[in-house]
Order: sequence, then structure tokens, then C-alpha cells
Amino acid sequence: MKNIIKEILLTEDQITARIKELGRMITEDYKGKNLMLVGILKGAVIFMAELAKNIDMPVLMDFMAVSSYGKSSTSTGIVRIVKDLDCSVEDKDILIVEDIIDTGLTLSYLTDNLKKRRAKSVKIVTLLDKPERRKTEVPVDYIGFKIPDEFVVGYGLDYAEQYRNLPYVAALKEGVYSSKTDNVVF
Ligand SMILES: O=P(O)(O)OC[C@H]1O[C@H](OP(=O)(O)OP(=O)(O)O)[C@H](O)[C@@H]1O
Ligand code: HPA
Ligand SMILES: [Mg+2]
Repeated sequence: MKNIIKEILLTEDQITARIKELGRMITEDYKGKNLMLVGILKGAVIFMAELAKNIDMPVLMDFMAVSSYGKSSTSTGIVRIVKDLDCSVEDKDILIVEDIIDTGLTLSYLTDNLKKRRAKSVKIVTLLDKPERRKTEVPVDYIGFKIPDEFVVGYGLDYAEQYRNLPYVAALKEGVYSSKTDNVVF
């Protein structure tokens, strides 16, 4: 498994400590509010589970799945809802939980979509942010870590659907991911 990995960017301890801090901030900011976490499948699953355990108040948890990347490592810009929420967002304070913001296209679409459904508020928490790759401005309220423009795996993030279960975040070796075509090489 490790032969595709160039470098560990964030260790499990670093990630755990940062998620505890994010949990404390969110608990403070959402006191007395009707907080609903909306995890974006599949990448956000591990981060969402860890974050929810560190929020010290009642929360609702729901999930959406959108399709934007497929097997390419770059976004097509076309976002399609593959699995919608089970709960209504009306009058709820929504916190979208993402593993990574890259071009921003997925989150830009999702925030607009949830606001149109009359959520009381819509904010974003992401474990990772790759600001160099942004194609559209998205206001991000909580950021775990800013990372350089490298294709990363682990802690929920995949390369061709694999490596999501690594307990750390690592950059892929050159050649596994082709920066020329911006595609993963099989
Ligand atoms: O800012 P963007 O350029 O839109 O990219 C970020 C999105 O892309 C990845 O999801 P992916 O489509 O790979 O699905 P997955 O979570 O199931 O891996 C990631 O988990 C984010 O949801
Ligand atoms: O660096 C990344 N790794 C995995 N999935 C992603 N989706 C956007 N950026 C990435
Ligand atoms: Mg993916």
C-alpha cells in the first residue's frame, strides 16, 4: 500500500488534535442553535465521524452524495446529486462537512442548493483546503489544514476509490498521478 505514497503530509496525531480544536469552536459558535451536520459522501465520512464526537451538544447528522470527479483527478464542473438528504433543512443551521476543497465547484453548488431549501444558515467545515486550485470563490468558515497543490489520499480521501482508510493524509508519488493530463494513471 505504501509504494504509492511520496510523503505523509499530516499525521494521525496532528489531525486528531486539530479536529478537537474545530469541535470546540463549533460547540461554542452553535450554542442554542439547531445544528445539522451534512456530510458529503464518501470522502467526508471519516472526518465527519471524528468531528461529531468532538461537538459537545445535540446534533443532527445527514449525508448527501454528489458526483463531480469520477475517475479523473480534476473536476468537470458538473455536479449531480446522487443521494439526497433524508431530513428537511428548513429552519436548521446547516454545517456542510467536507474532506477537501479543491476547485470549490462542488461546495459552491451545494451551498446554493441548500440555501434555496430555506436552511436558516449554511456554513462549511473542511478538513483540507487547497487554495491554489480554486476556480470559484467559496466562503469557508472552518478549515482544518491548508495544503499545497498535490493529490492527496487518506483520512477519507481516495485515489481511484482506494486508500480512504489510511489514518493519515499523504501525497501520491509522481507518476501515480499525472500532472500533465491531471488524471490518475491506472
Ligand atoms: O472543490 P472540488 O474541486 O469540487 O473538489 C472537492 C470534492 O471532490 C472530492 O469528491 P469526489 O467527487 O472525489 O467524491 P468522493 O468524496 O466520493 O471521493 C472531494 O471529496 C470533494 O467533495
Ligand atoms: O487531492 C485530492 N485527493 C483526493 N480527492 C480529491 N478531490 C479533490 N482533490 C483531491
Ligand atoms: Mg474522490
